[in-house]
Amino acid sequence: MDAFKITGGTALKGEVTISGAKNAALPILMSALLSKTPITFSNVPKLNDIETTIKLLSQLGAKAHWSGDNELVIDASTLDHCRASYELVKTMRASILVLGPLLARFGHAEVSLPGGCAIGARPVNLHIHGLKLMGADIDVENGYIIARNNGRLQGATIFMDTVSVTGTENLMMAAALAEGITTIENAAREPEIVDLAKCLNAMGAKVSGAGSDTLTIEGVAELSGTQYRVMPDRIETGTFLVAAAVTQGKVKCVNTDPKALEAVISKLQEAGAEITTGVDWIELTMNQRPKAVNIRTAPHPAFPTDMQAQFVTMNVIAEGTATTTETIFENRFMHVPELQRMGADISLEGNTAISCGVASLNGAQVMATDLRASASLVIAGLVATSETQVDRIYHIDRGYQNIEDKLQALGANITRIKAS
Ligand SMILES: CC(=O)N[C@H]1[C@@H](OP(=O)(O)OP(=O)(O)OC[C@H]2O[C@@H](n3ccc(=O)[nH]c3=O)[C@H](O)[C@@H]2O)O[C@H](CO)[C@@H](O)[C@@H]1O
Ligand SMILES: C=C(OP(=O)(O)O)C(=O)O
Repeated sequence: MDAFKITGGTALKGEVTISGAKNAALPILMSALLSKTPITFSNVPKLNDIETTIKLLSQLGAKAHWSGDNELVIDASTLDHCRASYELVKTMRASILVLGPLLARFGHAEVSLPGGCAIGARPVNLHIHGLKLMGADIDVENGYIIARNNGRLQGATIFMDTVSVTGTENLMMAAALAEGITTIENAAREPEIVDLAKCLNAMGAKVSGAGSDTLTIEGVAELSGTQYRVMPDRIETGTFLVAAAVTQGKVKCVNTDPKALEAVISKLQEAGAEITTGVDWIELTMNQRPKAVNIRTAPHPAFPTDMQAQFVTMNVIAEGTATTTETIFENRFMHVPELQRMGADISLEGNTAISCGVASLNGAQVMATDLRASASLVIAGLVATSETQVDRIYHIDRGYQNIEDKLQALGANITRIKAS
């Protein structure tokens, strides 16, 4: 397994181009299953999760090919399978996003249950509940969700007990081809939901209310090909901004969207960063040791759980004490023991991490356990006084395009050690 070697101590400086958003691209690429004609997607990030998505769509009979650097064409006219296998679903939970589109288009879908993952149990009961309200007959057999319906799904009023991002996305896609009107109450409001709604509408769907907690989807009989550009990755952006803040550097993120990062920008300002923004860029300058900031994760527009680990790293080297409370996932603090090994003064009490900032971290060999935990350890390595080795970086390759190249261009001393 590949690892990163990082020698800390350099302030990051320069400009970094942000890639398309993983968490927008995944549902958007799955939405191609709803169309009988090809769709061209641009600003698609080159990530392991995108390669897994391409394999999954191919397993279902669709054709996908890169037509440019970050441009992907998907033709689902040839779809002839409706089973998403355990082998693929276990490597990427977002594979569950084929359930709604397959059911809507074929009246039949078999999708492996994703099971738990490192950050929490992550059940999919809300996806299943919503589809049942739309008339689907759903059972779980031998680890697979087996879903069937006769004719078109029927529009329904669905109240989501918990705000779920991919749950909302699955139901939106199913409702796009259903008969009648579907209302999703307590829907997720993340920018990626808005991006999916825009893509579906470009294909001929009638989705309104995206960005609010009530979505209305008027089903249409058919969706067709279009061209769609995926939104910039707000979490990649936030990760580079924290890396710049922690190393007391000056970094401009371009091809991004400041409006999608309000909670993150506000916390960075509270930590002492100077931030300027334009329509599609954010520049951060940090001229002091960061001040510790209290964080509480919650669904958008509150502070995103996908930025929690990176902010924990900032807090452990910041001036002062802080609490970081995780309210979305029950096990998303696996970076904490690794940061302790680097000299962090941090403890856990239930779903809260309490940190007392230390002046510097020591380099160490640490293990990445999930995507954002990996990012937090890389950031810790950038500020540590000696060499850090981050093992198991396959997690980071799921969600960050060329992270070491982008960091090197900003002056970081980071190299990939290839597994022999
Ligand atoms: C591919 C993608 O977009 N992934 C993101 C998505 O994950 P994902 O969509 O899987 O996360 P959810 O929003 O569904 O999860 C939120 C909470 O709801 C719970 N839940 C969810 C569904 C369900 O049927 N039952 C249930 O109880 C989950 O266990 C969790 O505690 O949103 C998360 C929360 O912003 C982000 O961290 C992930 O990066
Ligand atoms: C948790 C994440 O992704 P996924 O839902 O794909 O596991 C993430 O992007 O931080």
